[in-house]
Amino acid sequence: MLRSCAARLRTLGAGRGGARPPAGNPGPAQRWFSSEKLSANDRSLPNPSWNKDLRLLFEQFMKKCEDGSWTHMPSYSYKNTLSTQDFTTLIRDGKLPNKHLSQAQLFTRSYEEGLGFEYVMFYNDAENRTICFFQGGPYLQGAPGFLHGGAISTMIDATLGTSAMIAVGIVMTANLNITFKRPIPLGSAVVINSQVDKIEGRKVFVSCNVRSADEKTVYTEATSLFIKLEPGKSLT
Ligand SMILES: CCCCCCCC(=O)SCCNC(=O)CCNC(=O)[C@H](O)C(C)(C)COP(=O)(O)OP(=O)(O)OC[C@H]1O[C@@H](n2cnc3c(N)ncnc32)[C@H](O)[C@@H]1OP(=O)(O)O
Repeated sequence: MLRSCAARLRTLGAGRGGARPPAGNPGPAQRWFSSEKLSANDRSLPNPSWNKDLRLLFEQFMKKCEDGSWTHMPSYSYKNTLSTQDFTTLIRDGKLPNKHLSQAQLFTRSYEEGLGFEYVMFYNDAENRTICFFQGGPYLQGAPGFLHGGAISTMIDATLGTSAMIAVGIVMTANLNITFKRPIPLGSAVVINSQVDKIEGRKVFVSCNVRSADEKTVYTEATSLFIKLEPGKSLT
């Protein structure tokens, strides 16, 4: 039932123009929503490893999607989540400098179900906000019983990057500042609430906080700068 609901929401997302990218630039969000052939592999839908909090948050936000204020973002494990083709058009000689590309996977989707990053994102077009519900599995341990800081940073980067990409198109992280205030227990569901604060030319300033599912504990805070890639400019 949830799967069919997600499919319906994808259709709605495509119909209303998704994230409203700049004119003439279809933007990654629209491509995600129109990737019907990939939807059977959507990793952002509940699986047996999700705990009660993660399921509840997912269901709450799927309901919020019904009036169009929030949109569910599908997510896939393989390389084309951020279209390789789109990315190469932004690189001077049109070639990615990596012979391992055929084996590449999105880092956050490269673990088996329940062991690593379990998450789902939703975005709110009117408020320039992206929210991520995240449950870190046992392979993401840092201090015993708690999430590794690198794993937390990864999900923050992914959420902030998604916010920035929805706002302006393909970006890369230039700067990421993180304050770890409380450790996050392994296996608990947390809420990463991000927003675009300011856009200045190619610079997108975004920020977020990470809270417990009941919102009572603030675990982490972050600010970041993303740069919209300039076509034809070499990155290497
Ligand atoms: C959906 C999935 C989301 C996934 C999110 C994950 C994203 C990632 O992890 S990306 C990986 C980590 N990031 C990287 O590897 C990027 C490495 N850095 C780079 O390639 C380049 O520095 C890059 C692309 C960020 C910017 O390069 P370039 O396009 O040449 O920009 P450049 O002309 O130098 O700078 C543009 C503006 O930004 C400013 N700027 C650039 N970097 C910084 C910085 N670190 N701090 C402050 N300002 C900066 C410049 O000063 C300049 O400002 P102005 O226009 O006012 O003069």
